[in-house]
Amino acid sequence: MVQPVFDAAVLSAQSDIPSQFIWPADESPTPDATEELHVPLIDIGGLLSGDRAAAAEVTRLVGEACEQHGFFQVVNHGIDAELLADAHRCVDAFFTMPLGDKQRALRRPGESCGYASSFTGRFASKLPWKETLSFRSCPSEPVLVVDYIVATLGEDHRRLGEAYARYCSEMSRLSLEIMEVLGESLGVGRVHYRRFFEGNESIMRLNYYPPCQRPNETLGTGPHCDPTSLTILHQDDVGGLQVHADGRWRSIAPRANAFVVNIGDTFMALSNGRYRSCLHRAVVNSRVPRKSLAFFLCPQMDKVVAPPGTLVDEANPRAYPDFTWRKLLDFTQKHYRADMRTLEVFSDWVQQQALLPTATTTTT
Ligand SMILES: C=C1C[C@]23C[C@H]1CC[C@H]2[C@]1(C)CCC[C@@](C)(C(=O)O)[C@H]1[C@@H]3C(=O)O
Ligand SMILES: O=C(O)CCC(=O)C(=O)O
Ligand SMILES: [Fe+2]
Repeated sequence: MVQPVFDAAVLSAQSDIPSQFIWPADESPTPDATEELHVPLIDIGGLLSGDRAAAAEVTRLVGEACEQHGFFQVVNHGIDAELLADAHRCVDAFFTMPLGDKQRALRRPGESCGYASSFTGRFASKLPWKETLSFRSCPSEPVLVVDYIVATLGEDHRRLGEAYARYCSEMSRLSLEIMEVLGESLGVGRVHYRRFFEGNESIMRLNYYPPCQRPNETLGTGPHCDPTSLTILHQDDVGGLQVHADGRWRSIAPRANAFVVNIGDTFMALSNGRYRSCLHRAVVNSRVPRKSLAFFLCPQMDKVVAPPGTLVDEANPRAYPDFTWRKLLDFTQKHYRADMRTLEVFSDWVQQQALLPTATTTTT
């Protein structure tokens, strides 16, 4: 069956919403009824300036948050305010283009990059009320972002490409600083995870949530844990990010000068389950569009994901099998819609694959 193509500009003008966007009652949001989750605010600049007392306190706070819900916020991050403002302006400029122009970058089936409008053709139900533009970013390939944006959207979008090339480079720098803090808090030292992610092959995702006339019947992004390693997210001032903690949905209030950081499934495996990749979602509203910029730190595709030996012992046996990020990414793009059980289902899948007889070629 050919999936309908949804145009947010058309959808928002109707009184009802298509049934494919309506989520079951037990998952549908009550966006106004959630209390705030107070997560630690980490002064990352102060931390790395060498103040040992402050460093010990921050390391403790980050460790506590990551053992509970995996979310914290960073301030004094050194990201230029004008670059951040430009990144948000570019999101508005892209997503307010006509659908046909956006579809020049249409995500191809099985790929993680490109433009997706409510995942037409990808999922048949529980469609998220959002549009996204995702692209890869690698510190070792400084022209990757610009080349991709110009090749898919055209020369007149070079400025967007250049703005996001700078943004992703800054995100990669901040990610490695955060990896130092995580390594310290896990007792494996500041360089262990920093070195693991130095050659990262990360994903930048722009989320655009148009206003919805039935905000309590749909979701902007469904309940999930990020399959990636670390997410550095900047939400605009509208609000809508919710984390499932202490058995209920709690909102994380927007802070213009802060980035929301959360552990993903891959880092949960790298910490042998010590740090939690947590369930979260995004709700929409009936009044204004909402935007969020999500930088997903990912290892090189074929690096083996395994925890350091110091985190594995008799009391803490291996929680997950060895795997590569390429295999987990493929799993989420071709076989399984990432949700709150992705790593568990993926681990079983990997172990079953290992039991399959290897394909034997017979020569006749
Ligand atoms: C590796 C990824 C897959 C998704 C984008 C990144 C990290 C988060 C994942 C996602 C947002 C989790 C919820 C479901 C999903 C399909 C979505 O709503 O976009 C996921 C992304 C994806 O598979 O495109
Ligand atoms: O938009 C948000 O606040 C959250 C989006 C998210 O969780 C994601 O893209 O993985
Ligand atoms: Fe997420």
